[in-house]
Amino acid sequence: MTLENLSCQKSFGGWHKRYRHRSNVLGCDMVFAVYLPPQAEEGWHLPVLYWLSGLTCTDENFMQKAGAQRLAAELGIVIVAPDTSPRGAEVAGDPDGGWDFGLGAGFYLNASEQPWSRHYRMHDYVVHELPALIEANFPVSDRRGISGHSMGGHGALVCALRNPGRYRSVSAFAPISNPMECPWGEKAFSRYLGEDRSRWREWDACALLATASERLPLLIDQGDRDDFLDTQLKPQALQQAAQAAGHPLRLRLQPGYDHSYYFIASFIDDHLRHHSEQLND
Ligand SMILES: N[C@@H](CCC(=O)N[C@@H](CSC=O)C(=O)NCC(=O)O)C(=O)O
Repeated sequence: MTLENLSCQKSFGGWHKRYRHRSNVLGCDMVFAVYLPPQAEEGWHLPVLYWLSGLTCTDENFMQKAGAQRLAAELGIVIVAPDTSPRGAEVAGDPDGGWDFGLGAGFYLNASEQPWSRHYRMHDYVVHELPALIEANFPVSDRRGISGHSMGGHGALVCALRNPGRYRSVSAFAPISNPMECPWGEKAFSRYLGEDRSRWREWDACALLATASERLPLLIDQGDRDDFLDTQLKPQALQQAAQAAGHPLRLRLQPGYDHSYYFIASFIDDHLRHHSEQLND
């Protein structure tokens, strides 16, 4: 598969690069960003952290705002940031014009309903197709971690919970904890997956925790001044599900922080260290 390099900037001794490629899974061209720390030029096979962004984002938000490159360079972690949905002229968006469904809002699931099922298969893209591409073209190992924010925080939890053995580490910032029970999730799931709510359980982190066969420790940070906390995010649902399942969860409520990348930048180092410990274990 051909990778077209779109840009390249030196950062903390390593390189931030953006690429376009054809995705067979999504049936469209996709752009992703990769941060390659300095160790990538020394022939090492480095671990990779996949970052899943939230609603309205592209590959650019995290790389420009989170400030992850300094510590990733020190720890020798490659970071890959995909887009948040399929894109392009051939891909349908939200017919109602909303920002919380369709383009920029793929929810990291495989849609089963028409017309979404043709392109909206972000789970298979981020779990299988993109890592295969990364592992074939960059000096990386198969030691994978996954993290993300909001829609992407939930996506990271679901990708790890659905694919035991595929990731060594997982964390999330302000995840949509229980999408089956919040407006963002109900809107997306009813359209992507249909009205039968029993089928939504396969894509909901709280439901998946109950039956998980692997118990990767979860690190979650949540700001207590987040405008979406009580209506959309509901971390207590995740806490209850983890407790009921005996799943290790460290949920940190961070006083004064909101939903923005100012919050993510404040705690990204803790998450990178959490991933580094398990990726290098
Ligand atoms: N429509 C609003 C708010 C959109 C928003 O807050 N998006 C978050 C993720 S929300 C959950 O998935 C985000 O990460 N935004 C990008 C950023 O760089 O902050 C709007 O767009 O104004």
